[in-house]
Amino acid sequence: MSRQPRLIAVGRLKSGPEAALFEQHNARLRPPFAVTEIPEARGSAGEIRRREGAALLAALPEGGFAVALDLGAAAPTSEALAALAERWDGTGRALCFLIGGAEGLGPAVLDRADHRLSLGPLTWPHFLVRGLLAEQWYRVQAIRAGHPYHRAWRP
Ligand SMILES: C[S@@+](CC[C@H](N)C(=O)[O-])C[C@H]1O[C@@H](n2cnc3c(N)ncnc32)[C@H](O)[C@@H]1O
Repeated sequence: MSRQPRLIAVGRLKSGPEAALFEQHNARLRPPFAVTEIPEARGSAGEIRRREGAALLAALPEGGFAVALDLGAAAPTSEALAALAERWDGTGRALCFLIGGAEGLGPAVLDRADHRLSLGPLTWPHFLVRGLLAEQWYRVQAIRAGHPYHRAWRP
């Protein structure tokens, strides 16, 4: 997991509890996420999804491996996510996670995505999703390294 993953997200995250949650976990990542923020768009819900989607796709590096955070997708276990991470590493492509805004990700982004990842069926605020993803990515690194941060025991 040597290449720096990217996090391309809608919205400007100001200082506060959500930013602190993200920073706390991102600082533990080796390497940490490089964050690109996309301004929130205006208009109808459909226009917002289209405009923000175009900006998200424009921020994707050419050939980037796009993982769209999509609550309608399948939610893996942390161990399954670690296995996916290994597979994604093997592609040699720049790994980019895409997080939508309040109106969600539009079809252009979902169609372009190489993988659609859910963190579970609950809808989370997009600024909180950054922290949740950073924690899970740290957990994935711990699973892959055999680090005791992740305790796999289940009853
Ligand atoms: C407030 S949610 C958008 C809700 C929108 N109605 C939808 O269905 O996508 C903002 C963004 O956070 C991310 N998100 C929220 N909950 C999520 C979950 N459970 N799993 C994965 N991503 C999630 C998605 O990228 C989403 O576009």
